[in-house]
Amino acid sequence: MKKGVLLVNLGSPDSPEPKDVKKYLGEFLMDPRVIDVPLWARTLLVKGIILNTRPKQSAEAYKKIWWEDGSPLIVLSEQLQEKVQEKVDFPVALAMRYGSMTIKKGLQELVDKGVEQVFLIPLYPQFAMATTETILVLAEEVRQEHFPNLNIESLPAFYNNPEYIKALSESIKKSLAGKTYEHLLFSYHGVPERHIRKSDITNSHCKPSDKIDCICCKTPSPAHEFCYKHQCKEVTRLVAEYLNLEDNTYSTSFQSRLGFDPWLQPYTDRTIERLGKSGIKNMAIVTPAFVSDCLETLEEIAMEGEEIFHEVGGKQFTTVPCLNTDDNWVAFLANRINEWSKNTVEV
Ligand SMILES: C=CC1=C(C)c2cc3[nH]c(cc4nc(cc5[nH]c(cc1n2)c(C)c5CCC(=O)O)C(CCC(=O)O)=C4C)c(C)c3C=C
Ligand SMILES: [Fe+2]
Ligand SMILES: [Fe+2]
Repeated sequence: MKKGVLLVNLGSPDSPEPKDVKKYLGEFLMDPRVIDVPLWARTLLVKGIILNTRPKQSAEAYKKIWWEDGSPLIVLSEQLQEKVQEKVDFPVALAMRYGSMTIKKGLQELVDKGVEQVFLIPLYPQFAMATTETILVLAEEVRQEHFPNLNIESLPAFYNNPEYIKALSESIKKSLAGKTYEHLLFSYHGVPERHIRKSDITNSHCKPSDKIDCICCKTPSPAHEFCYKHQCKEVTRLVAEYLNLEDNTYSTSFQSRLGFDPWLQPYTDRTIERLGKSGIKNMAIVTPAFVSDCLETLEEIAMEGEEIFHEVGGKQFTTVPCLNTDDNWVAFLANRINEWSKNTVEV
């Protein structure tokens, strides 16, 4: 049976114009795994409130980071696809969860090449309901409706895979070589705390009181397979171990919160402010929830984050690029694909 690979990332608007940003945000935020409230409440919130103001504001932000070839997230994902394709013998397609490069088009491209067995790779190191889960659910719906004979398997979250940790750590080491920094902040995309509880397969894992130094995330539990918070903290711990970082010279925070519900804490913007106010003059920041640079890293961190740091007296603010098309990262993906191919039983 012919095999193929589908890489799936989040997606971006078609252009940084408010009408395209509105269309994209409408699809994204109406996903019940992103804004997980009943349909009537989501419709009221998204269509009645958020889409009336946010698209204009987000379009301004997108304009600051947009490249000649398009959205950085899309351009970098396409470059990644090309590099992975050079390393494996099967067709590699690329799709996005939201926007024009749909999962249906990605699967169709593979089917048109005769593919019958697909290895789907959500481009997220950590599992979250709003990322990995929504991709897998939609891919299965599309399969059932349009490609019932297709067999799809997927790569689980790879946050603690030693090869991934090595790729991430080496990329941090390379980009910070020769730079002075007193603190390295690991900033992950946030999610509402409620999402963590919903993904808890044991129903008793995350304690709401464990806001910052989370004991539950350090205690072995089957819940960790789906605990975004645990998986983020593990990435920080494993990278710190690999790079031999001294205690108190690094920490974890969560960015990009939206709305008024409590999200994972501590928040990145407040952490940057606190670090600057505490006398740290040089800091570096890495964003391991994103494998491709995007709005959230290029604008929210590299521009807004730096501004906050300077406002409170900070001097040097160094942003570590995402893995993007890093050779070790490409090799990691190619190795997972070849491993899958070797272990896949022909159906
Ligand atoms: C309730 C809202 C959101 C949740 C939950 C959420 C989770 C989540 N998102 C990413 C990765 C990305 N998000 C990006 C942009 C973005 N995210 C939200 C909202 C939620 N994300 C919004 C409204 C936006 C759009 C921009 C804005 O208006 O601020 C992006 C960048 C996309 C790009 O085009 O560059 C990424 C990537 C993760 C990993 C995650 C949960 C773990
Ligand atoms: Fe997001
Ligand atoms: Fe936890």
